[in-house]
Amino acid sequence: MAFFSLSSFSFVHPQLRCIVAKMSLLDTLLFYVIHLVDKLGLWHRLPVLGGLVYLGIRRHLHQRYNLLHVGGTTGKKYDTNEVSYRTADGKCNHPIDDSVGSYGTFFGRNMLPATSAYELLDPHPTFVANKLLGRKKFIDSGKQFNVIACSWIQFMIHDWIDHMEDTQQVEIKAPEELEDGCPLKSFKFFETKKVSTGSSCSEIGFVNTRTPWWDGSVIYGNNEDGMRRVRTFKDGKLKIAGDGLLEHDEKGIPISGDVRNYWAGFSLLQALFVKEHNAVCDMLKEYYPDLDDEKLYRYARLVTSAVIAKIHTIDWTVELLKTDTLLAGMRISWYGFLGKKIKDLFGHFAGPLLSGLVGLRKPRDHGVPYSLTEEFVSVYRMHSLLPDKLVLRDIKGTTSGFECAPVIQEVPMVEMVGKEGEKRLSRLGMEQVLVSMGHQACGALTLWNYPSWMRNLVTHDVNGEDRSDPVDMAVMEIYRDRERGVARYNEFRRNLMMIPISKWEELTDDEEVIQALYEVYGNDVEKLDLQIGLHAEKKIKGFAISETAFFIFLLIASRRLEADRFFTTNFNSQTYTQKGLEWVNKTETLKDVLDRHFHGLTKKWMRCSSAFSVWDSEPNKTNYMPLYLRPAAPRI
Ligand code: HEM
Repeated sequence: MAFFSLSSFSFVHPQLRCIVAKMSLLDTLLFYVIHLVDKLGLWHRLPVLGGLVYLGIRRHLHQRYNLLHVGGTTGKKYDTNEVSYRTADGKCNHPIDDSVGSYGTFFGRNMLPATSAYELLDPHPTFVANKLLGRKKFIDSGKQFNVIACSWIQFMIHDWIDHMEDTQQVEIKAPEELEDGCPLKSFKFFETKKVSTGSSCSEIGFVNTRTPWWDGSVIYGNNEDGMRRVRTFKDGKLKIAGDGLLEHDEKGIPISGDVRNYWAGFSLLQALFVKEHNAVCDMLKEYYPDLDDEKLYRYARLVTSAVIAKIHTIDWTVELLKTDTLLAGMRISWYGFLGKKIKDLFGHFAGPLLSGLVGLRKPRDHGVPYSLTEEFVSVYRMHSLLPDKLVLRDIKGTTSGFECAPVIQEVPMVEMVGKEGEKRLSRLGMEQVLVSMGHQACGALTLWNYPSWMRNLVTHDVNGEDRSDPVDMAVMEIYRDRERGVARYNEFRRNLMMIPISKWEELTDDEEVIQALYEVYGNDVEKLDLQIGLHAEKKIKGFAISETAFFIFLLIASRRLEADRFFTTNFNSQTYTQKGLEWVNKTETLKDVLDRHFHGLTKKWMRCSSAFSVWDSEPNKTNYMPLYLRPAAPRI
């Protein structure tokens, strides 16, 4: 009764009252705090400390109300001391259930499946894609994010998530009146495989064919076969070609942990981290000459996966969400409020807030076994980051002092994909492609920016082989979210305790967008597809993604670290070796990894502070104001 009267306070948005009604008294009060701040549109305008408090409360509420487990936990207990390494299929990470987070387990959910009764083809996905997604003219993301940053997130996606497909095909046919504007009038693709779950929150579920842990499976594979394919079985090392790029099999397909929908930028990052792995092996062998191949491999995998996770957390993400509040927030996730110096000196001694998530005594899953979620997949549909062409630079010239290398050619992206892309990458070499991608801005996550070449795309199967039926990815992505029961935009926001929109003007102030939304959805804001809402939403200054996507991210980014035994209980010298742990602790950024493997490259070509910003842009200005005391400010 007490809860009811609290939740019915008239200032709570009517559509959120039923969510509040399920909350405990304390959580209700916490919800009031963030709801008030949301109503004022204030959190990102608060000084850094205020913003952090808001995000801390929000994350707590999402951990309580937005984690749903799908499927059972049928795993077994095992000896955690015996299995103190990352296994090939992601088993044996959760301390008391060996199956959690392993290959072939269910995607979880952050909210119940969509309750709206709209049909799968309402409105027709081709109509939505033609009217709202198709790229008219390439819109870039300014100096904030480059093509390495875009490849990086694909590199991460291929570490974490992919849906198992059914053998049944679906065909999407464009309605006759739309045929002219469609790259493909009809196309076929495989349905997502539906599996019954036995759980009440969702009777059917979908299976993840990549291990969702942050375990580097993008280079190590997702199971025993994948792992065997990439290893040399000598000194712990992985296979790499003489030119520093990936080796290829007799069909020309790269030999790596994941080869689906590969392109030059993606396979270049795989090769870079194979080099990193092999360099860790060399270092370990020097300090610990008695270690055999298996032990060297295991330690080097732990170290390399942690380096990847760290770069993502304190380098990539702070460029994606370029504000002081997020810079502080991401560093707190890794090092804690007391910061790197204190953690390096005294270790993890003071709990998650003060000493960070990494190194926690026990993993924390908030009572819900770890998995990545359907909603997480949806908010990471970011193909608009991809440009139309890769702008190649000449790095052989005599330019000096961070000058922008001259452009020599613009290669259509389709020619950088698959086997053809691999051949071109090998002709150009790693350094030229790296410098070129570093100098090129990636696409902005906004409407009318979906790459045209992806609307007639030859996709790959799990073995990296070309499929015979090209697809229109823009259309397919709208279909996929609906097929998997992901809530549409407004329901999605409500479930995330965000204020829903009641008219298009609350989503955007762009008149042209409002007109197009009206043409597709009429006045029915409930019908708005999630993808369209995420791309249309007014962005927070400094954020490359929408606020709605960010709140899923806020929950999941910390979960990937805190739920993982190898970032918590076992993030220690016993599990990683002393020298291995030092390697992780000394590596802060992608630039550090590039400097290790390409001597002088960033010194010559990179002017900016992060390897994920456009390389000829200004470095970050020194700010003498302590980070936690700063007012709200974007860092661009
Ligand atoms: C040349 C580069 C890329 C190609 C060719 C490519 C292609 C594809 C294809 C064919 C799918 C499967 C679609 C389906 O069956 O539903 C897919 C899924 C996906 N891609 Fe990409 N992609 C590329 C880059 C990226 C980038 C940069 C991102 C950024 C985050 C990204 C994120 C995703 C996500 C989240 C999915 C959904 C995975 C799932 O359903 O489990 N991709 N991509």
